[in-house]
Amino acid sequence: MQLGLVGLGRMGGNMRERLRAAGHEVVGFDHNAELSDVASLAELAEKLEAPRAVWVMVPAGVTDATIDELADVLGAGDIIIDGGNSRFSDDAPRAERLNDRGIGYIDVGVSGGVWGRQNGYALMVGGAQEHVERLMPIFEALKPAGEFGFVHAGPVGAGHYAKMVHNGIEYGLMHAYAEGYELLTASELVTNVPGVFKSWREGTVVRSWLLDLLDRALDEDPELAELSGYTEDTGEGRWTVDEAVRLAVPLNVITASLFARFASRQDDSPAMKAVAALRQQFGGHAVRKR
Ligand SMILES: O=C(CO)[C@H](O)[C@H](O)COP(=O)(O)O
Repeated sequence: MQLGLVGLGRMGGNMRERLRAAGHEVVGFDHNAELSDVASLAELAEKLEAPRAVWVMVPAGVTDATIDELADVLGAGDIIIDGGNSRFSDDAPRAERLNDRGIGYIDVGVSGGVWGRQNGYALMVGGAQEHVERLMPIFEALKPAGEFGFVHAGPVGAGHYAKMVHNGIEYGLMHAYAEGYELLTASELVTNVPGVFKSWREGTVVRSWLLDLLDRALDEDPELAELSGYTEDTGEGRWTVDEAVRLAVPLNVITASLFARFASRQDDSPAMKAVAALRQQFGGHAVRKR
């Protein structure tokens, strides 16, 4: 099957390779001319036979602009697929805008990171059944080889919603391993912390791919000495917590792991300074001066 692919960075570039290896014809566009197969979106559209399918894999901030630009060179009967980490609430308005021009829209949450080319990408899909069916050969090629790793989660928006919750869970899981790491490191008894994590990779209740990756990181740098704890986020955790507030769902772990990232960016905590100041005020307790 033919597919247009817009955005050939870490994710899109590897997806192009996986699709080509499965026999699909991929025409890729990227603003970086060294990565791109064509010079423009117009040329990409020309190279594809109608009805076309074009997968957009760009950073969340530029998705709407990219889709609008793309819609100008596509036509009725074509389908646009957004596989980036878009906020689910952007999907319905996007689908409506495209629907006015007869263009279909599918949202796909994609998980697999830089390992997806080799292991496959788990796909969480939102959209109309007829659109999803048309893209099935592409989904089959991208998904992992086994029984799982693909879901048509519901109508437009459901794919990104499922990916948002996946990422919220990811925040919580990572933070639980991280807290275990810190406690083991603080302990007077355990002398081989990387060894403990490695041993957990088989047979334990807590084995997982994230654990495997932590073991890999500890192989490279056993005390994580090369790293600062400063941790960014790109929105998925915040959207998950926003949804939890809207629906009054108690997301204790995920919310705490999001807030831990915010705390990681502070040199000192204004809140804890206030706590120290108050203890000094009411109890005359000692404080540390800067
Ligand atoms: O979707 C992903 C993994 O599943 C991306 O790596 C995403 O960037 C992770 O979210 P954050 O940057 O907020 O940690």
